[in-house]
Amino acid sequence: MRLALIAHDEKKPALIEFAQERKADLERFELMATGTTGQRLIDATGLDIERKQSGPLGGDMQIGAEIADETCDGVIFLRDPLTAQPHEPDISALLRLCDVHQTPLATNLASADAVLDELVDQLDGEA
Ligand SMILES: O=C(CO)COP(=O)(O)O
Repeated sequence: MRLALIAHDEKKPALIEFAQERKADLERFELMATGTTGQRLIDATGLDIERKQSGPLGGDMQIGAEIADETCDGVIFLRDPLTAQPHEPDISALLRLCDVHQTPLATNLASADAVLDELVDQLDGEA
């Protein structure tokens, strides 16, 4: 099962803390991330993560393409709701594709735990 992890700059520390706390669960997934998020997570946790381009350079679009291909089973995307992003159209497109393809999506820490719990349950059901 493939899971995407993304965070805007202000939210990267929270995503790193989340990944540290939930490392044992996250290790069970094939992980992908936008470029800077991925590198920060790798440095902080040692998780094996496929890095796409940085978000502003097309990383959201690359993850969106995986969602469209249905090769991405869930997205945890800690967005910064208080800072304008130059690539807002890419972000909207990614979120829209999650809705089109019924891909579980968490955009804050509270729902990140819920989405990860559900995907772990699915993995356990498959095992
Ligand atoms: O901008 C992002 C998502 O929209 C995240 O990109 P980075 O992980 O490269 O910072």
